[in-house]
Amino acid sequence: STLKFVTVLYRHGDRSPIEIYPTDPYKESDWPQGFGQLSQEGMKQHFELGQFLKKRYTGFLSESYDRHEIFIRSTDVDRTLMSAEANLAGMFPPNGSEVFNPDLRWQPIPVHTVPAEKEKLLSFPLEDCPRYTQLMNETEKTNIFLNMTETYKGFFAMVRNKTGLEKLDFGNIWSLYDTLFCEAKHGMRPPDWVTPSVMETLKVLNNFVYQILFGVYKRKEKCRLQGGLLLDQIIKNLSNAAAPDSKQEVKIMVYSAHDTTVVALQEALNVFNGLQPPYASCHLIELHQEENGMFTVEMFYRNDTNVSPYNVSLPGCSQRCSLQDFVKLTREVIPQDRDKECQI
Ligand SMILES: CCCNC(=O)[C@H](O)[C@@H](O)C(=O)O
Repeated sequence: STLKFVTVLYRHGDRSPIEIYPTDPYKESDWPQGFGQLSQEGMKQHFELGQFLKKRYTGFLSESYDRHEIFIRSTDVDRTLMSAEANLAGMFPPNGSEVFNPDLRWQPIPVHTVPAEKEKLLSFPLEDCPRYTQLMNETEKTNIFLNMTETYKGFFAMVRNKTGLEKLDFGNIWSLYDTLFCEAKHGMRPPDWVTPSVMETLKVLNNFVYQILFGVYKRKEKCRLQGGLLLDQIIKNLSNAAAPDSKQEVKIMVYSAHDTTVVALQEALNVFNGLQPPYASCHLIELHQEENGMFTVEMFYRNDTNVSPYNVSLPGCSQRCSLQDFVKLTREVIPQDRDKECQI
């Protein structure tokens, strides 16, 4: 078979926390670039991912950077823009004739974006959809959600007391976990109340938040209003690449985004593993043409740099899924008229 087109979606690299909690011993000034910024660890993670992609697609992409072959789009957020730049530094170090400064093994490559308030492809959950808000309110009335709230009632009370967070619920527990995770990752000793077991419980609650965003209750409808928008665009690109007189020159489309973007897409594909995607984790969608001329879609998820990317197959389809079946099996999460579906 021949590889014809690749879509890459990745989460940005390691960053500083987005915010702190009232009793946090660490402040924004403890972070070299302040809150929400890509760290040097994050830059390295994406440089490595870029090198991985270069190797994986040797023979598919030209040896040197060719602007007709690749298109990169990022959300308009420093950490994703910078992740894409670090990624490209790993993917396309200039060879001979491309070197413009002998002391610099780097060449500029465009990273496209749209203003945050206009971003509808790579930022999820989109907050412009009253029906989605209603679905999230309904989710909070499901037994699963009520059981989680009841089970962890005491834990939430303890954490509220220790953090000084008046309001602490599934709406913001993910942020507390994130802050503690970032601080621990960067060698900042946590307060004594943050024991390994407390961290483990926070991790479970954090993952539950990612699970309910686009799943657990009315997954298909939530996905039609959210990740289905991205999947729709990806399928359009696949179909264009597979068209007989295809005018599509781009061979690889790269999206630089967030953990929630990866989850939104994977829930739409019904392949989400229920865990917050790690830094620089990467979902790959490859379009192949078989000897018999048929087009097939193959997917992989790289969430651990120590092992090869995992095969990911659409439920109801094989690892090499015909494009026809891929389109048919995902149709129910592609919005037909999202504006109408969002109205309540
Ligand atoms: C309000 C902050 C939301 N969080 C983000 O934007 C982060 O980039 C998050 O999506 C991530 O992938 O770390």
